[in-house]
Amino acid sequence: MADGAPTRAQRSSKKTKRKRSRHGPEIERFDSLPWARSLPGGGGDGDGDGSAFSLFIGSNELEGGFLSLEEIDESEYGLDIPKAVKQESGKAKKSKKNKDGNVRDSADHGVEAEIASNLEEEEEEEQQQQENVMTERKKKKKKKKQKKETKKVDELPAVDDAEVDHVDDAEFYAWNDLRLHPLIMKTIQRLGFKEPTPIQKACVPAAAHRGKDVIGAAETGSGKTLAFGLPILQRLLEEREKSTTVLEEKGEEVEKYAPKGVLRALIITPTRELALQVTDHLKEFAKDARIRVVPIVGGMSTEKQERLLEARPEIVVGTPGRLWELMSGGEIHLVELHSLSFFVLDEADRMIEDGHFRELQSIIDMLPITNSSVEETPQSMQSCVTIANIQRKKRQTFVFSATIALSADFRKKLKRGIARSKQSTSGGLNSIETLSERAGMREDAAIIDLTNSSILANKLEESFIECMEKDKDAHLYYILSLHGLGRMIVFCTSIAALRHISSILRILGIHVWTLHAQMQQRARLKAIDHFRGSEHGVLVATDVAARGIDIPGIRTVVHYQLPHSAEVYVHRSGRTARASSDGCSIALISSDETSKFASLCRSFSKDSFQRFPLENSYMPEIMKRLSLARQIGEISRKDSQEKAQKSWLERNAEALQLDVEKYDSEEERVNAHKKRKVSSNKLKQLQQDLKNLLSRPLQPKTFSHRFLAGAGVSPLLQHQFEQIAKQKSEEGMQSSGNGKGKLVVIGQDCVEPLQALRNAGDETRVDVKETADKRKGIETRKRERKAEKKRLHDQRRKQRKKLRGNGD
Ligand SMILES: Nc1ncnc2c1ncn2[C@@H]1O[C@H](COP(=O)(O)OP(=O)(O)OP(=O)(O)O)[C@@H](O)[C@H]1O
Repeated sequence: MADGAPTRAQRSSKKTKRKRSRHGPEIERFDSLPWARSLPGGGGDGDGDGSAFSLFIGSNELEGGFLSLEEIDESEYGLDIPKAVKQESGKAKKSKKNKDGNVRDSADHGVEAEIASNLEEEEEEEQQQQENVMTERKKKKKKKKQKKETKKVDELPAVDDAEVDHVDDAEFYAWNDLRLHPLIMKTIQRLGFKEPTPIQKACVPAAAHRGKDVIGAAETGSGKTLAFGLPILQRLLEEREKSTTVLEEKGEEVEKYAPKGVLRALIITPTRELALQVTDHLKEFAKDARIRVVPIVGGMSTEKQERLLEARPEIVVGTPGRLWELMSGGEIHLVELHSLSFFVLDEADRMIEDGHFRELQSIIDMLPITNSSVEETPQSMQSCVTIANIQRKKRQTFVFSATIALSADFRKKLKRGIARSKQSTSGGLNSIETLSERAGMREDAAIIDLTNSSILANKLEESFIECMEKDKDAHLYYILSLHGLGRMIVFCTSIAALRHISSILRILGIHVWTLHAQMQQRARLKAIDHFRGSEHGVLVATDVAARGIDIPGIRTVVHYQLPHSAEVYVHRSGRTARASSDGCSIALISSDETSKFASLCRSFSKDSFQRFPLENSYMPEIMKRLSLARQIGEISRKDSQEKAQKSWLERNAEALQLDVEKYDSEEERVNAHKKRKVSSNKLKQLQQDLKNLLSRPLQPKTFSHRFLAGAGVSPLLQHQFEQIAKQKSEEGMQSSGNGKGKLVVIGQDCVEPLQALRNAGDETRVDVKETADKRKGIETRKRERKAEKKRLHDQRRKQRKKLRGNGD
């Protein structure tokens, strides 16, 4: 344990811990540091309410994922939390007291009363004994659980040296140049990562071996998490090895001075889901190395997170809001930053978006201003100065994103180099440059920009469907029913749109999961889990899911509404075509959005996009279904609104102890009843009609019953149809010999959107600029015609008026 760090006993009570640590030399020094002034109340009990972030709670506008703090069950998501040591339970104390009370009472009674009392006492004693047994059992169980948890957090699996030796498999030779620690290589082999991705190849040598700061930009899904994660683990492992050697040489006890218990890496991500994902990803690599990684995000109780930090993990991954809440509350593990060796901003450009950087700025202000030299080593660290020397290499800052280069002319600045940029750092962190500089990024930082001019993932095929706003539902349903293979995310910009389409799709029998910022954290994680577990699942999400989420097998991304910025478009689309797989994105574009789409394309230096191939003969049937679904939705919505209104009235009347007279007259009551009945019958009829339509595959308009159409039919059913058809055709040949009455399966293969796009070929490629210009031309002509019409109309009216005046 590091010098000055509290022992387990010291940490048993939060209050005691705070009190003691406040008087400890570390904190006294901490209080005197200039950056401590950024803490509310002098780094003490600031409320740290995260107001800048809570401003976005419940917004129906663009979402960013800085959310309300709700309760989630950590154990469900693999977050190991050491339990707080509790004092003797109040219940046990109480029963003891009751027993004493009874003994005293019995002395005041007569014989009978005494016998009765004795009997009662015996009964109670028996009960007490039973309770004791139960308590004992519970205690044992609890102890066992605590032991298990402590084991999880403190006693990470022992390193199997024998296994470590067998890592230089020829299959993984591509990793050799990176000279990674055998324990890291062991995990790489276990995960089957044959070679480093380009960003990893570029970052690891610079960051891990040359100790550079890094600004990294590479396409979505290109393995950026490991590009900054591997150098962190590598350096921590190297340091551990070096310190062990030095101590062994000096004949010191390794365990005594082992550099455990201080925060070494702080990784900040913009969303909770991303923080949990990064934690899981790093944990995979860290567990063999016995390095602890802990997520600190909103949605968990603060106390539980403080307990999580009591295990003193080396790496913390968190969102700015919760991190700052704990830091400003003086959470010792998060404010003792003297040994912080890595500060990482993942999805950095998201952090500087308006209003999202207040907490981040406060966190950055907490970082030690300069990376202290050995001479500045505090007195308390001198006892293990050898370790301190090893640890006290300069702090490295990593700033990563897929879209850094998209932010205003940053690409040029990247090329010029940070050093020559003269931007002032006195203002807010409103650019990546100021953010990086303020975080302590050194002038010789390695700038690794692997994004191509289009920024979008290499294997992503993009397409669009141009339609009226009101027809977007129909086109989405078309995609889902004809090409609903593989996982798909449908992105909306507003929660209102998300609710609308998820309800329509559910009525149409398509099960979808939803994800937006107004959902409870538990529900959000469950939605992601279910989606991850379903091979052909559909997730309807807002932009809270746009960044970082890494779920294998997402084949299609649909932009139901266009995002407000090119960056968000890139991140949304980047949920597919990840880690060397391909994928496709489909943007549904209404006529109002064409110019926005054209300007999006310009940001990616794209001239042409492919029009997603549509078979219009399916549209009449789709519209029929959709019309029924909309009517059903409308009636159900009215019904539930009425019910909610009614129960609101009833609740309030009940509170005021009033009888609510629902109707003014008997006639009104009867009419209302009739109306309800009619509406309920209509609803049943509509539901039945829709059920009938849904019970058969989607049919094109030219459908002939002689043919068994397979559109919208699952591959399995398709196969069965083909078998029947084959059988029938053989029978037909045998009986008539002319092949008449043959059953033919014409079914459109249920191909996934990417395949449909490829099958369509290049004819569907459209010059987006040309289309936008054409549309602009049409609209201008329309406006001109309208103006001309109005002019003629006014002219005629004036003439009529004149004539009437002359007549008078
Ligand atoms: N060397 C590798 N070989 C194969 N797969 C890898 C390799 N490195 C990482 N991956 C996998 O690639 C996927 C994407 O990685 P990661 O999430 O780090 O991408 P990213 O660049 O951060 O994406 P985004 O910009 O969307 O956040 C993950 O599933 C990860 O396990």
